[in-house]
Amino acid sequence: MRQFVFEDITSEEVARRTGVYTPLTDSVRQLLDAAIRTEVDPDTIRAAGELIDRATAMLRSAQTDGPHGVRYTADGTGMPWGNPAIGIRNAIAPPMVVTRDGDRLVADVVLGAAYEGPPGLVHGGICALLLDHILGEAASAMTGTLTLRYQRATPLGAVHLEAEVVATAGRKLTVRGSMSDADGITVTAEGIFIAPRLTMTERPDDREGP
Ligand SMILES: CCCCCCCC(=O)SCCNC(=O)CCNC(=O)[C@H](O)C(C)(C)COP(=O)(O)OP(=O)(O)OC[C@H]1O[C@@H](n2cnc3c(N)ncnc32)[C@H](O)[C@@H]1OP(=O)(O)O
Repeated sequence: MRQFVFEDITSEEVARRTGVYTPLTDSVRQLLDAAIRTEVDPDTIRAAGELIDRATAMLRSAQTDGPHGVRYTADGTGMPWGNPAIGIRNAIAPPMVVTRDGDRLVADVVLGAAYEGPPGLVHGGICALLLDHILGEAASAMTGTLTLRYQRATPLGAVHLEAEVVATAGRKLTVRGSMSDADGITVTAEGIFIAPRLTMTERPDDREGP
């Protein structure tokens, strides 16, 4: 199995790469939204598709064999850049920026047209994705069991997420969290997360194939 991967680069190099990839991902995110909402004529859609295919071919002219992987630098900086919740190279990610507030992790995210399930409302699987991620990050562990209660529908727009470890028993952590909008909680979550026996540090040369 592919493991967490150590990458021997400086924080300056991490910042440089972040500066290169973030605008590209923002552009792709705009493209996703435009593709959903455009009402231009079919010829314009075909022409846009050809331009996008050319851009895709440019990017594919040099690429990794498999997924990005979860990379870490010597000072512990994480680069989970392909992650669908927080990845700076993944346009599917809103992206969610997770910060610490005391014992809790918190995040504020704006969910637009790409996350719609029922009309005007956030898809339940997207709520699960974001809650799974923030609870998992609070635990720094793998999701074992995740239980969600959709208390009321979440309108598209600004949402707030929280997660906090409430109990630890060996490698087993119980984490609670929620998603809310301006009117209060829409989804509550409780999960059992299991810390892996082995956490990281393959050298790039030791990497298994995808
Ligand atoms: C920074 C990180 C951010 C990432 C956030 C994103 C989180 C994710 O999406 S992770 C991906 C989704 N999750 C998965 O794919 C997990 C798949 N399952 C697995 O890999 C394993 O079954 C795993 C790791 C959960 C447990 O395996 P393993 O370490 O062998 O557990 P095991 O030794 O059998 O059991 C340890 C304890 O956990 C309990 N346990 C095991 N599996 C589960 C489970 N699924 N649910 C609840 N409890 C469990 C056992 O009962 C045992 O408890 P106790 O010590 O009280 O007897």
